[in-house]
Parts: sequence; structure tokens; C-alpha cells
Amino acid sequence: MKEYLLVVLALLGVLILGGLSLVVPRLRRRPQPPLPETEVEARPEEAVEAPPSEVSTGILVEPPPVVEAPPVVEVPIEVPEPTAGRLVRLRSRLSRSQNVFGKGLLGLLSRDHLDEDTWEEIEDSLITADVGVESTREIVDRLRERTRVLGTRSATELRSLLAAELVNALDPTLDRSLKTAPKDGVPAVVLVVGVNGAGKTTTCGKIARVLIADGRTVLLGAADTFRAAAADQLETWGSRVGAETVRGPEAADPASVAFDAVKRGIDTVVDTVLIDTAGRLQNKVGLMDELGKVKRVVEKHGPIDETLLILDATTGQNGLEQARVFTEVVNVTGVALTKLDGTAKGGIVISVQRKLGIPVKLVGLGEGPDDLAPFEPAQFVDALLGTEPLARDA
Ligand SMILES: Nc1nc2c(ncn2[C@@H]2O[C@H](COP(=O)(O)OP(=O)(O)OP(=O)(O)O)[C@@H](O)[C@H]2O)c(=O)[nH]1
Repeated sequence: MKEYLLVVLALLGVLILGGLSLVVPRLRRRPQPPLPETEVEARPEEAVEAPPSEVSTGILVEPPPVVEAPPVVEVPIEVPEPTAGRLVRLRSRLSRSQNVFGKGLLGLLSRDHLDEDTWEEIEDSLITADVGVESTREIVDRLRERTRVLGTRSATELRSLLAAELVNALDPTLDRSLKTAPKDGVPAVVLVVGVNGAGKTTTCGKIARVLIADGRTVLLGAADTFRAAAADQLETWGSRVGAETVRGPEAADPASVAFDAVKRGIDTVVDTVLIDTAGRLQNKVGLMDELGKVKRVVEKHGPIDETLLILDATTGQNGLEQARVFTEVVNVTGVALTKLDGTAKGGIVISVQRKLGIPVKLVGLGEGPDDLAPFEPAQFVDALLGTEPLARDA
């Protein structure tokens, strides 16, 4: 019994001690004070918010301004004027030359007596108008002869005879067509050459318009890598009528740009590739060699169809000397005579053909985009003399 009591007491002791061990730690734990606000970790989204401030810097707080994309401006493609009858429409642009030929020459021929002095005056007028000494002699000799044989006296008849002689001096039988038609799906290549400022780039642009007006597709090659603005100028001409322009980096090898342009023209199957070259002086051997290289490199694709020499009509007989050297370096097949609107020497057309033996195919009659006309001798002479075609033919 005594032992039984001892066991019960021992168990009670254990229970009491176990209960105390559970209660004491709880009593030792103290409630923790709340953490100060500064130690509270900020949430990420709060971190980017700038504190409210009465004075805003306007730099960090405000969102970046929304830059609106510039509106896409559609450059309208122009529809150039048709080429037919342009020379007739632009005949008034020859007003300076008309004074010499129309008023001057026709006035002389209207005199009552065509004496020796009058014939000399006629001769002088033609030479002053840049017809050239040889051509002038031929024209005046034939005119005198026909006047004598036919006994012509009336002003109308004399005018017709003069017109016929001028047309004859321009050789109306020459082929003046520009070789711009593709062959077997390969574009025709037109190389444009000439001295500085003659109007090469402008004429290239005008020709592109002429061709596009006639329903052709055109690609422009800016092989004038000497003058950076020339490529921009050409590109502007092209973009106005929807023609692509191939250009190289500034000072690039013009031959390589010309080669690339023709390649691109073949790949994109255009009808005509027009290559603008840098203006060069005929006495600079290096530059002329460079032009020869452009020609050779382009011809790796095939023969050049047309090499057009651009001549400034206002440079008169001097221009002819320059032109001759070009014909030695590249095989010039046609002449475009520019700035005829700015000279009284419209007779230069006759000298150019006679001295170079190359047909004038185009004439520039102003700075406007459509101021380029296919050359036609009878219409040109009528414009020079200020006569109506029907009056001359009558
Ligand atoms: N009045 C008139 N001006 C023309 C005619 N053709 C070209 N011009 C002007 O002549 C100037 C020279 O023309 P460009 O085409 O730049 O001459 P360019 O031969 O390419 O010049 P470079 O590249 O420097 O050799 C420009 O102001 C043209 O507007 C024309 O038929 N009549």
C-alpha cells in the first residue's frame, strides 16, 4: 500500500512539473512593439512614384511627350505633257532668234532691190546668228541663184525660198529618233555627256518625262558622283514621274554606278536606262579617260544605244570645239541643244550638225520640266522665221 502511494505521488509530481514547463515560456514571451514606419519595406510599384511636390520639375514626374509620327505625304506622280507638237507650242521661246531671222532677214529680203549690199547684209545676219561661215555662203549662194533663175520678187516667195534653204541646211533626211526602245526585254541605254553646266541633269530629267509621257518605263543612273547635288537633282526629277534613280556614295566610281544602274534596269525590266554623267572639260585628259571607262564598263551589259551630247546653245562656236573632243572619246550619236530660249543665235543648230556631222535630236527651250522638244527642221525654221507652216508650204 505504501508503495502504491509512492507511485501515485511520483506521477502527480511529473504531471505538475510538465504543466509548469508549458506555462512558464508563454509567460516569458513579451508582445513586440510595432516596427517604426520608416522600416516598412516599400512595395515595388510605390518606389517609382515621386513624392507629391508643390513645385513640379516637369522632368521626372511627367510622362514623356507622345511624339506623333509625321503624316505620310503622298507625292503625286505628275503626268508630263505629250511630246507631239511641242516645238510648235514652244516656238515663242525662240523670240530672240526670231528677231534676227524673222524680222531681220525677212526685212532685208523684202527690199525692193536685192543689190550686192543687201546680200552682204543677209550674209552678215546669218553669220551673227551662228549659222557658220560655210553654211552661210552656201545658203546665200543658193538663194541668190534661185531668186535669179525664178525671177522671184514677192516677199512671200522670198520667205519661202529662205525657209527652204534653211531646212535644206539642216538636212531633213537625218534620222533624229532617240534610240530608247528595249530589245528582247533588255532596256535601251542612253548615256548623257557634256561640259559643265550644259544642262545634262536637267535634260536627263526632261527626257525621262518625255519617255514616260510616251508610255515608257525609265530608270535613272546618277553617275555624276562628282557633284553630290546632281544625284539629288536627278532623283527629284525621277520621283516626280515615278522613275527609280540608282545612285552611289559621294565620290564613288562613276563607271560602277553606271554599271549598277544598267544592271538594276535589266533586273526590273524597264524600257530605258538614262545615265547622267559629271560635267567635264574637254581638255582634262583624266576626266575624259574616266568617261571612256564609263562607256566601256556599261558596255559589259551590251552596247549603248544612244550617246547624247548636251550642248549649251549660248556658248556658240566655242561649244563646238568642246563638242568635237567628246565625239572622239565616246561615240556620240545625237545632240541635245539646250538654252535655245536664251540666245539670238538659233543658227547654231545648223553649225552643230555641219561641224559634228551628228543630228540634233532634241532642243531645250526653257527651264520648265516640259520645255524640251524633239527637233524637227521644218517646224524649227518656221519658228525661227515666225512664219506659219502653211504659209511656208503655200
Ligand atoms: N533657259 C534654259 N535653261 C536651261 C535649259 N536646260 C538647262 N537649263 C539650266 O541650266 C542650268 C544647268 O543645268 P544642269 O542640268 O544642272 O547642268 P549640268 O550639265 O548637269 O551641270 P554639271 O553637272 O554641273 O555639269 C540649270 O539652271 C538649268 O535649269 C534650257 O533649255 N533653257
